[in-house]
Amino acid sequence: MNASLPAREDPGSLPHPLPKLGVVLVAAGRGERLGAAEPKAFVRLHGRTLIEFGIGVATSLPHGGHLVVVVPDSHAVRALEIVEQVLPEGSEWLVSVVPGGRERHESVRFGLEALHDTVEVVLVHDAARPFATAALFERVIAEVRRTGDAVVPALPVADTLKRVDAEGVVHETVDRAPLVRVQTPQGFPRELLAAAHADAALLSGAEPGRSAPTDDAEVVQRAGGRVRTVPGEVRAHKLTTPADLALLEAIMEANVAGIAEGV
Ligand SMILES: Nc1ccn([C@@H]2O[C@H](COP(=O)(O)OP(=O)(O)OP(=O)(O)O)[C@@H](O)[C@H]2O)c(=O)n1
Ligand SMILES: C[C@](O)(CO)[C@H](O)COP(=O)(O)O
Repeated sequence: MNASLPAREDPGSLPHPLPKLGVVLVAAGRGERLGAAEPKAFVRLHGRTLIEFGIGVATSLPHGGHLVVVVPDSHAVRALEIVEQVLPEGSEWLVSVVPGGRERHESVRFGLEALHDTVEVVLVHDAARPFATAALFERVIAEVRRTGDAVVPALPVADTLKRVDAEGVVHETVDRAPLVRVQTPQGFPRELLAAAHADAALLSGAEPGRSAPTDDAEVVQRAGGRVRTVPGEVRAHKLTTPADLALLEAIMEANVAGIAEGV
């Protein structure tokens, strides 16, 4: 394990074989929509912080890899303590903690920059989705390796969709058949994602009618890359507002992965 800040390798502690899989766990958001006293990734569900769940699932993946946990500067020491607690003795995972940026895409870039040189496939995962399963991680990794494309977990849209104006007046019903809701972990060939994130123009919402990308798949798509989907999971729900807390606690209490897994 490497639990330094910023990530620095102690060659004596590098796992063997050297990591080919990288996971960037983005946990540096403030959680303004949740309105908690702590940054969102440090909020607890039944006594465990969100970040603990994310570190736990990533480092449960077989064959090891390099996990980079991106946190607010103010919580770096706390994050290192959590890594020490969660990582089993003898784990094949190299784990680093690095400080995040003001925007999500900046945090992702800092995480990518900290990845070990040998990483070939990278997953970017929101700490705010604590119950994504190892099976979902594996599904995404397998599809990236099979296709060489970017891969995102997706769920169908269950509700009727309407386009409304600023006053909330409905103008039309939108065909939902070609629409999906996407989640994390999102997977990429490392070079594809790193090159896209290095191009500042792709990250800007400055052009008229173009907002800043809200996920990494869109950054890659703007760079001309192909993005595929695999089935997502209902239980990989994101903690965004206080209402999501109740939903996630219910998922945790039910502990019925078989039922809660999506399509
Ligand atoms: N500057 C940021 C912003 C977001 N994130 C991470 O990106 C994930 C998804 O972001 P979101 O749910 O929007 O989190 P927040 O930015 O914390 O939420 P809010 O917009 O309500 O403040 C979260 O795990 C969050 O910690 C991050 O690492 N760095
Ligand atoms: C990355 C993401 O979780 C994929 O669904 C989502 O785009 C984050 O969006 P947010 O508006 O920053 O919460």
